[in-house]
Amino acid sequence: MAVASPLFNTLFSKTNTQSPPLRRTTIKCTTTYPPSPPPTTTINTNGNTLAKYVPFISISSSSPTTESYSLDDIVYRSRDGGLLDVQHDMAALKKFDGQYWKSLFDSRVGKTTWPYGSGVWSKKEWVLPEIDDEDIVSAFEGNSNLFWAERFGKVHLEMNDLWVKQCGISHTGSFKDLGMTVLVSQVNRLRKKLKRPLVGVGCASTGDTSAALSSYCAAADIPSFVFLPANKISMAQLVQPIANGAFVLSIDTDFDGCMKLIREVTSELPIYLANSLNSLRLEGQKTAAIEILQQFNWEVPDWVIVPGGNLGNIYAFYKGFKMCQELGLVDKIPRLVCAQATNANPLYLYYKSGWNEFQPVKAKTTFASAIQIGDPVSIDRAVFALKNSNGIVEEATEEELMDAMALADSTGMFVCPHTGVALTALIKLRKSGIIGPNERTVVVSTAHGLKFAQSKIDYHSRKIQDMSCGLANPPLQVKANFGAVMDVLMNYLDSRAS
Ligand SMILES: Cc1ncc(COP(=O)(O)O)c(C=O)c1O
Ligand SMILES: N[C@@H](CCOP(=O)(O)O)C(=O)O
Repeated sequence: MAVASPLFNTLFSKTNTQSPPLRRTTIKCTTTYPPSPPPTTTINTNGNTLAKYVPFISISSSSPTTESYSLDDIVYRSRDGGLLDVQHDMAALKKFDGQYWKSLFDSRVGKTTWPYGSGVWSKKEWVLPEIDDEDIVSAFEGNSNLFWAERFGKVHLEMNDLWVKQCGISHTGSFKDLGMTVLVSQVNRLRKKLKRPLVGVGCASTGDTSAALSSYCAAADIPSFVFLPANKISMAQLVQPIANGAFVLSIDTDFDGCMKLIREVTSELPIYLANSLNSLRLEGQKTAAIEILQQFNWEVPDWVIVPGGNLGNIYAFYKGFKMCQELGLVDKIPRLVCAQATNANPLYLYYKSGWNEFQPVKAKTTFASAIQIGDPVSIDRAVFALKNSNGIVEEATEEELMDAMALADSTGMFVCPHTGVALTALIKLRKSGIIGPNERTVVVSTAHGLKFAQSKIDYHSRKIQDMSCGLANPPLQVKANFGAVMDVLMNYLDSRAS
């Protein structure tokens, strides 16, 4: 979406003259752990940090690396250029049994106690254990509804136990809030407490990351910088960072091009990178998985289906489930399904090749515009998550995802096209019998349908080229008189009765 007003032209022409050098500092904390409530138990951490960055591969590798970084370091890549991950001190966490953690997390749901009323910060000890509560920037995100999709499941799929995790019913309308509260809180700590010369936080975005970033930054009075692919995001998404006062660049490229640019810019300027390449984000996002278990009273669903684009979220779900298993809250993890749009399906193609060779693709236009990504930064994380959860990758054509969205809406939901992608995967796996009628299945809904109203308008007005829009339900134009209204009503009722 091009932004052409004089105000924005002025903003675009600004250059940032402040670029103090980046410094790396490592701090070590001793923490009283966990904080109240409930009554605290103290873990002696022997002066070690409870969480640190390690190269991603070392999580899976049998030979652990010595490379690690403090979470107060500004680092996004390992020495050899690979991904990082946040590694928690599992030995320290294991000093408490699964029952302890379940009770602790359950005791915090729905309370106003700062910051534990947040679905993310209610799991603070597993997320960012050493941040001071006063540094946290939170909108009490998380605790999203796990919707029983009774009618959709029973009528359309002969399923009894179908659920939709509504991560899009959130502060800025997507699951990105879960990760952004963590990332912006850490930046707040770095700037205000540790006096790091960070001039702000930046991201490339297909819409939702930028909305979350700009909102949390605005709440904490931190400048935010947003790189958006011009004309490729919805109007509702574009207006979010604009309204929240971000410095918004509409760039004549696609998301992958914006991602490349923000990586270059954040390595030159003291702007902190907010995309999920930064593993801090995934620490917040993984709490959605823990929340699902909690909402099922710590019973494990059989399947969880997640729409994938830059592919951080599928790994975040894996990590959340896996931590619960390792720390004794549950005894297994669900099978994960990652769902991609056919027009942006590099993971699907890789999966279909038997994980033989990964090739980025040039992502084509899709109604699921937030996952129009051809070169996902978290490809290695996604593959790891899928291989270790006996996972599956599915894809959805434009017609399939739009029909699935319309079908879900017709049963009372109001989902986004990305959820339509995940629902298509469900429909395919159910039809092929891979997902059984009684298997408990959770579809992750990633954004609010209202952000994508235009796609629904196009569908219901049958305005989409080469798409039959079979479930379109356009409004009827009627004259303003009783007879005309009665006629159309009677026709409608007759057609329903026959
Ligand atoms: C609405 C929505 N759904 C799904 C995704 C995919 O998440 P991920 O990039 O972590 O795979 C994104 C962002 O990419 C998104 O904004
Ligand atoms: N859908 C995303 C794309 C960027 O993903 P990220 O998780 O790496 O920030 C968006 O909303 O921008």
